[in-house]
Amino acid sequence: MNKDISIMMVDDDEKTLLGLSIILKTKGYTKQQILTDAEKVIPEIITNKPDIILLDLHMPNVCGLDLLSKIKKDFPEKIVIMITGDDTVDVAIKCTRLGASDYFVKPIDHERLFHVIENSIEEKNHKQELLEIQQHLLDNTVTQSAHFSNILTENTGMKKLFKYIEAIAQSNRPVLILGETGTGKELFAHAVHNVSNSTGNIVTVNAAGLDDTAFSDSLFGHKKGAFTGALQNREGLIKKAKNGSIFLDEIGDLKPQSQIKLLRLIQENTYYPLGSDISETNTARIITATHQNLEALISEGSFRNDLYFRLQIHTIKIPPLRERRDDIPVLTKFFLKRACEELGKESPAIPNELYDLFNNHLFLGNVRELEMLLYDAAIHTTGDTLSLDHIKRHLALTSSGDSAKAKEVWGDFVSMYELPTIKNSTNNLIDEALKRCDNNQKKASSILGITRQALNKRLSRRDEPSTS
Ligand SMILES: Nc1ncnc2c1ncn2[C@@H]1O[C@H](COP(=O)(O)OP(=O)(O)OP(=O)(O)O)[C@@H](O)[C@H]1O
Repeated sequence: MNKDISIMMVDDDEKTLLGLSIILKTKGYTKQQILTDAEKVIPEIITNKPDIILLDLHMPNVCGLDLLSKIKKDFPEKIVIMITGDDTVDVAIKCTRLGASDYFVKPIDHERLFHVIENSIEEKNHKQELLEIQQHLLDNTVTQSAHFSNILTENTGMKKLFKYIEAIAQSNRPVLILGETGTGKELFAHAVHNVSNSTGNIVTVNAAGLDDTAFSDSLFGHKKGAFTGALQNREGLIKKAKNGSIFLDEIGDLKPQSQIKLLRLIQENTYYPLGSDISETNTARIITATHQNLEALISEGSFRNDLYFRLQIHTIKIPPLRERRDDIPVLTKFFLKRACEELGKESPAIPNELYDLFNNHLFLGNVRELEMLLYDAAIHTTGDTLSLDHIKRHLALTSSGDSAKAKEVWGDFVSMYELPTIKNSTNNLIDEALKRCDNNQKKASSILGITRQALNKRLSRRDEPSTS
């Protein structure tokens, strides 16, 4: 937590002020200003620019509520916490309505005060960051496109993600990358790291299969003798990622104890190597990724809600390949060319039929599946045109799995609150089929399992009112 903030304390009772000052100093808040004269508050805010003002409600000459209202009007960004001897709901409500962040009754509960100060600062920083991100997103152009050159895409949604990554580049908060397996989460993690222009390296830790000791040891390191077999000091990966990024992949598999340690690391920004009682400071940005649904894991009790809350502040959700089919041609050409170069072959011509096949496939393995399919096809191609035999076999083999997944992807009628009408369903199906075939009605009718004439008839009838 940042203790570099400045706090102004205003009370006509000097004793209360001194007591508060000492308590806040013990917590590390050393930038303080004490005022017993409420009339000086406004000029002192202008001169000293405090972040937080602890304001007594009852002072001579000045009404605390009026002063609160004036501060919030002239300096809306200031955090004002009210302090009073009155324990009445009415006053508390008035204070919060006028913009006070909280309201304390004397004697002050110090622990709650620290908590409120930390939360208010956190909230203020978060709002400021969101404002900067929004500002950045208003401008549509990606300014550091070189950092995204490994992520091939023609898709507008993906390009918006690049823009978002640029917008959060300077934030030191964690970044969570979500996406099905093979969507490119690792590529995105590297892009997040590169765009931030940090001086350190990106270091990857795969949380899958790591028990808590292995996780702590990898991340935090240990001191010689910390456990049997710890024959010498070992530097943790967080230290190796100094001033860079630590990429925690498969975060959904993190064990409960490790989740607590990660939460503490994020909250305090410090950690203890195993066997050491001297804390170290983390300077690496934390990037996490998972293909799992963390909210579902929270519901079943295997993932901590408070950790998720911290991790998800900047979330990048990569769409599956089936939701950005406009990326298939560019990726296909790229992977085929790369495979042929590796195999020392000339790149074969790509038959149009290939895209028809791909456009009807769910690609549950996403980009990785496409990459492997093309590598395999390149191996088995002997002529000038890409052989589709292996691809067709793969698609046929996986299509039974696809149909089970299709239900999950496109929704189960049982879970629908309101069923679509038959007419709407038919129209939607036709639109989707036409979209997948670039409006080629012959191909669309074949996907839909009807003749071209039948498709035509349905198209011409689509705007007629339903009769039954
Ligand atoms: N948009 C893209 N452009 C070029 N290559 C890509 C793209 N997306 C993914 N790839 C490639 O696809 C493969 C899988 O990507 P990556 O390993 O980043 O996926 P992932 O989401 O981390 O998968 P997993 O969850 O299984 O770890 C890699 O070889 C990667 O280079």
